[in-house]
Amino acid sequence: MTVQTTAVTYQNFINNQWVNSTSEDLISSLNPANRNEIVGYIQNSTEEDVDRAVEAAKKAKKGWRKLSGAERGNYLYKIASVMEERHKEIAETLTKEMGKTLLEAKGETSRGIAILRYFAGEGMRDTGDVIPASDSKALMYTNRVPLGVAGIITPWNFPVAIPIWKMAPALIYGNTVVIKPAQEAAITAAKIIECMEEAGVPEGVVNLVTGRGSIVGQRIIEHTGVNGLTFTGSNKVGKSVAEGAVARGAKFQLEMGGKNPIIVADDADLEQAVEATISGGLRSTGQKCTATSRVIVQEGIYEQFRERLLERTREITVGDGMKDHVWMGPCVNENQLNTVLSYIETGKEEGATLSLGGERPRDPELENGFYVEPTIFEDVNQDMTIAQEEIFGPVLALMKVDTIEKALEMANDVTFGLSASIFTKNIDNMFEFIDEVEAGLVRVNFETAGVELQAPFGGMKDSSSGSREQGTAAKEFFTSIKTVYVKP
Ligand SMILES: NC(=O)C1=CN([C@@H]2O[C@H](COP(=O)(O)OP(=O)(O)OC[C@H]3O[C@@H](n4cnc5c(N)ncnc54)[C@H](OP(=O)(O)O)[C@@H]3O)[C@@H](O)[C@H]2O)C=CC1
Ligand SMILES: O=C(O)CCC(=O)C(=O)O
Repeated sequence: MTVQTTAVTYQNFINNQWVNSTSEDLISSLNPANRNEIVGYIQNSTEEDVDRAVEAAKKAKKGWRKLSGAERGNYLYKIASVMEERHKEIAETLTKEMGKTLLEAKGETSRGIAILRYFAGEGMRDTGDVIPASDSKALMYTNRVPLGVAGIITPWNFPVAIPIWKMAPALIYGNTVVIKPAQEAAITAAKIIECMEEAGVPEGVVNLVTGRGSIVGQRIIEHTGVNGLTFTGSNKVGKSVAEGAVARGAKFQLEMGGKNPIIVADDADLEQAVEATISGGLRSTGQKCTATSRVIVQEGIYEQFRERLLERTREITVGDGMKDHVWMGPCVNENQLNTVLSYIETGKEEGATLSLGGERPRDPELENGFYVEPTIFEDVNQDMTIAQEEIFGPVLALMKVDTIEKALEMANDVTFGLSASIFTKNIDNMFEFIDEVEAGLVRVNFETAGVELQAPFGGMKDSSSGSREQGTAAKEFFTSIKTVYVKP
């Protein structure tokens, strides 16, 4: 039976109007903790809706760009304040829509607010340099100018943080925005946009179009009115964003998958390494691009580490993220659950030893949710699929090694290069790891997951397009440099 108690319909936001899609068709957003509960309805938008949003963003470009950085910053400060007032509602929506626990959702909402405030401050910082000209009477300087309209395509795993870490820098550097959030996170995105409306952001500066990636996302990629494309999600879609952008000469930025290793050296602090593995690998049900998925353990500590990891993982409570005692929520949707279960089957078929989990929980209370048990494989080797492909679920692959050199070699032997971590007290190991590991985010005695909003974030190899987001790096993508030469 389907429960439709308080399901609200969310519209697109175009030119500061909440409007239906021209399709007059809706998509229902289900609670992954209970597939019978509809969280709300979103618009199943068309190419025409995207065209209208881009037109609005184009019209708003000049007025927004002409404001001072401080004035744009004031809007971001106001959005942050409105979000703070609606913190509880936004966090609860996030949990109901994509399943992460309320504790994590609250943390992410606070992080969104902090990102807004960080970029608000950017409005008062320098936008260029003065460079000595060869002519002593001339003034030569650089100035950063906005790209124009930023097309933003976001995933469901960080429904608040990722849209904000793309929209906030886009806006502060003077761009206008058309955003297409993932269907599973579109209601949370609509609530963020409501905060922007309440903060008085001018007409056309931010536009939201919800619906299917293959229609709405694809139109954003192809639209010649969109000057820059920023994307986070799968490698498959990322590749089509890149191809579409190159085909029409638009600037683009991609953040994609990871297969992040944690190396546990013989001299590691055992408790810290176990806790970091659990938190980095299983929080958010393993649905982070920075999640730990390969645990490479030196043989001297392997048995102790394995035992403690199994013991602590058995204590994890799986269930509806809205409940206080629950540590791990469901997978985001049925597709994702099936993907995770099929990787678990492949792991078994290819000869890895399933040491924990691997099934859907038997608790009848959980039968309508997309749950899977936290899962640990041992005897995993480099050639196995579960050691190479991104699973995006609560699955850890334990690999035993004799030396740190071998551990490093294994850590680098994947196509991804997003995040990597080592637990050791040996300073030589630390620096060797920092120097040699192929990853954009390198952690020593920290978990692989979690990024700081004031620091550049991005990956190497197939994990990104080489660009970086957040912190001061965001400026590189959302602006172009004008070199100005003035002679009296
Ligand atoms: N790096 C990361 O942070 C993330 C990685 N992933 C990886 O991707 C896998 C699949 O997840 P999934 O949600 O399907 O990721 P996708 O890459 O499909 O989705 C990311 C965003 O792209 C949109 N999109 C989908 N197809 C197109 C298209 N043809 N053109 C333009 N935009 C499009 C999606 O829309 P919509 O879904 O609404 O149709 C969503 O907004 C996961 O298992 C995981 O491995 C997933 C999410 C985040
Ligand atoms: O680890 C984080 O906090 C962010 C990770 C991320 O960007 C992602 O999973 O898409």
